[in-house]
Amino acid sequence: MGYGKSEDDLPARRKRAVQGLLDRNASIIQALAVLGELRGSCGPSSAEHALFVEARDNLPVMSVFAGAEEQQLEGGACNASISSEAACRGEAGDKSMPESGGQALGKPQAIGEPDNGGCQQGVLETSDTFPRVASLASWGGSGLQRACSSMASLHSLPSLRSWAAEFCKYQGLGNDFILVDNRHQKEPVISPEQAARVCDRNFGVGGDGVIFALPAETGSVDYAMRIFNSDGSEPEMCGNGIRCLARFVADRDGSGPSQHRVGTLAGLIQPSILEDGQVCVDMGEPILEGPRVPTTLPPTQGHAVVRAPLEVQGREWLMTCVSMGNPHAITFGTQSGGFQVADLDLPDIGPVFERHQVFPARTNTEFVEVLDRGHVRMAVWERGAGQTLACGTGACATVVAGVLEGRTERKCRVDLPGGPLHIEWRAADNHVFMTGPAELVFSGTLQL
Ligand SMILES: N[C@@H](CCC[C@H](N)C(=O)O)C(=O)O
Repeated sequence: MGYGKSEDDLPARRKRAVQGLLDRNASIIQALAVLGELRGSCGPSSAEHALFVEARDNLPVMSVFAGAEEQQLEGGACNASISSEAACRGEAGDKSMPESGGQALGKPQAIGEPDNGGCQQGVLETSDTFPRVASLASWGGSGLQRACSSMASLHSLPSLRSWAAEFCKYQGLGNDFILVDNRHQKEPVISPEQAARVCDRNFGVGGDGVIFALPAETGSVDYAMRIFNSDGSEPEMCGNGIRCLARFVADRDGSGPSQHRVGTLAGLIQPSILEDGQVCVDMGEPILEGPRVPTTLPPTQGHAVVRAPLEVQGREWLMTCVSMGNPHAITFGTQSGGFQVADLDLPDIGPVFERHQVFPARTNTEFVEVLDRGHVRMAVWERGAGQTLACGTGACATVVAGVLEGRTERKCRVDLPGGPLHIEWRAADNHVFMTGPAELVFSGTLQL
């Protein structure tokens, strides 16, 4: 688009572009093509811009608002007497043609207001430097078409950031996530508070967390991952989530079976998409030292906390504590014996473990029934997400705990409420491998 072109032919090109836009009954993409032209000529890339296109006496009239200031870009009257907020919302008073010489426009953050009334909205696939969010409103009767858009990248625009974002929903054994391709910028386009709202199963999309593909910060990874739990807290890692993320990135990039190096708060994690669509993840090494899990329960086996007694609701549970980057407390039963997973009331007991004082960073808790040495059944209460259908890091931590307690082999199938995961804690290099599914559920646009 307009970069690198000489200044002198801009008005003509602009006029042609705008006329074409109006002739073709403006689409968002066309509006943005015009914006691209303008951007090369009239504004700093980090500023916020709003573009208004009107047909007046068969002449295209454009107004661009950079910050709180308006710049006239086309001949003729180009002031709008309405606020940009009203324009985007399509409010009643907004439906008349703007008067020339009107009042100053409202603050630009109004562009991003979520309640846009009659506007059509779209979120665009664009490069870093081009407009990301556009809103287009049409007034057939008056012949006015108005486009407003941001010309800045979203991270410099918190207000627009809070407006809309493309997402795909994936699930791994029913552990479901809202995935956002955030590789164009370092900061997630959705805040922890917004993540909590969109994860709500009644008032939002519904999910156990929001996961972002972020740009690689070093050459040793392909991209990075961050995740917000459904309560808005940020864990270090997510096993089912990273399988979903690898599938999401591969689906977007059209890469099929592939190996990924992902930077996480728990270090390098390496998922591979297999020929059959399953995802096998090298989850790295488990952390067993109590303070690093973290737990204040005393070590019982070298530095590790294995079968340490913990009183919860009047019973003494035996806990083994393992970090897979994020903290897990695993129990196979109490001093008086095991349990059947189906008999547990997780919403009652889970939060007590999660917030027990011996877990300073809170904890995920796994309740495990051994079926045989290569096969266990597990239910989970997740930190920050509650009862979920599956937990990948939890399944890995469970097998590590099973080996430490002498209950399972290093290679073990873990049955979760959402289905099975295959786990191997390799003796050769101390790495844990997890294999399981990740499926696209649907995609959409979040209005935040
Ligand atoms: N479901 C995840 C774990 C997500 C993070 C967890 N809730 C935490 O706070 O540590 C998984 O599959 O591992």
